[in-house]
Amino acid sequence: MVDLKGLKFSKMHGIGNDFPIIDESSGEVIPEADKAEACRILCHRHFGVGGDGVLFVVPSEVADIGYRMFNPDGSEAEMCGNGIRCFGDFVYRNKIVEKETMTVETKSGIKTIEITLEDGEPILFKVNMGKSTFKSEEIPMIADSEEFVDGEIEVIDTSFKASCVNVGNPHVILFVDDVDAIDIDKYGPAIECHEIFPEKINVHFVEVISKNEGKMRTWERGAGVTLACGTGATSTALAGVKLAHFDKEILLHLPGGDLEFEVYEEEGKLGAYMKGPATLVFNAEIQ
Ligand SMILES: N[C@@H](CCC[C@H](N)C(=O)O)C(=O)O
Repeated sequence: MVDLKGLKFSKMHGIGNDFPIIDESSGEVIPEADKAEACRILCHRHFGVGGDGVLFVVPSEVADIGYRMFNPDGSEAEMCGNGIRCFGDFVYRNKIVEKETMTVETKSGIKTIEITLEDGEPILFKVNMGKSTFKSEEIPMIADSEEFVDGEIEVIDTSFKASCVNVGNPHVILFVDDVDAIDIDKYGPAIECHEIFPEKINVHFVEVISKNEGKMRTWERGAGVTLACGTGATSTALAGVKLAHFDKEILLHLPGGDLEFEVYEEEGKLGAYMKGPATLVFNAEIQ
């Protein structure tokens, strides 16, 4: 078993999506070969710290700072939306990046975080989540249409209307009439591991409240049910605009809190700004 004795980290959450965060900006703290196992141990809710993933601050040659994210099953994700706000708070407060607007290198390209301060304290984080793709081969998924938007997915004993979008990581959005009535433990894992998704997928059930408001619940790839998913909420905003369910300014209610979105179009592709908070829970050192 990996020895984590002496490991310093902070525990943070972004509207209930929670993460230990580890500073590797001035050198590796957990050897690469041990990272997956360390993340499984740290994220365990009974035998570890508990978390929906682990965030790492790493150096970057092309941006102010670099960002990595691992799921509780040890797999590395390309991007994490709630995590990047926590990351922004962590690097600003710890003076790793002393800028209110910073660029961050992720596995899905460079993102920009703008921090709003109140009395010198970071209170709100606006992230340009970048451009998305709806192309089936870029989700990736097995489909005979170029895009899978408002298509039909058959799972267990039912079929759902589904739209797939990649915002750096893959998401399927299922618009339903009553989001609270969905048995997420039954359908979430079955859709996550559906044979049409070779790299698995993050699953979101969404109810449209109005042109500017929606409510969603999530089953995350590599994590299961979470209280919020920032890239999933971004994908929901984008799929909702594409299907004309939403206008371009949207408030989404997630089990752990709310996120705001502004959708834009650039070079024929939809992108979005996400706005929300980040919270430090505690700083710790493993004894
Ligand atoms: N919680 C996240 C997404 C984390 C990664 C995801 N489980 C994946 O495997 O793609 C968020 O807030 O975006």
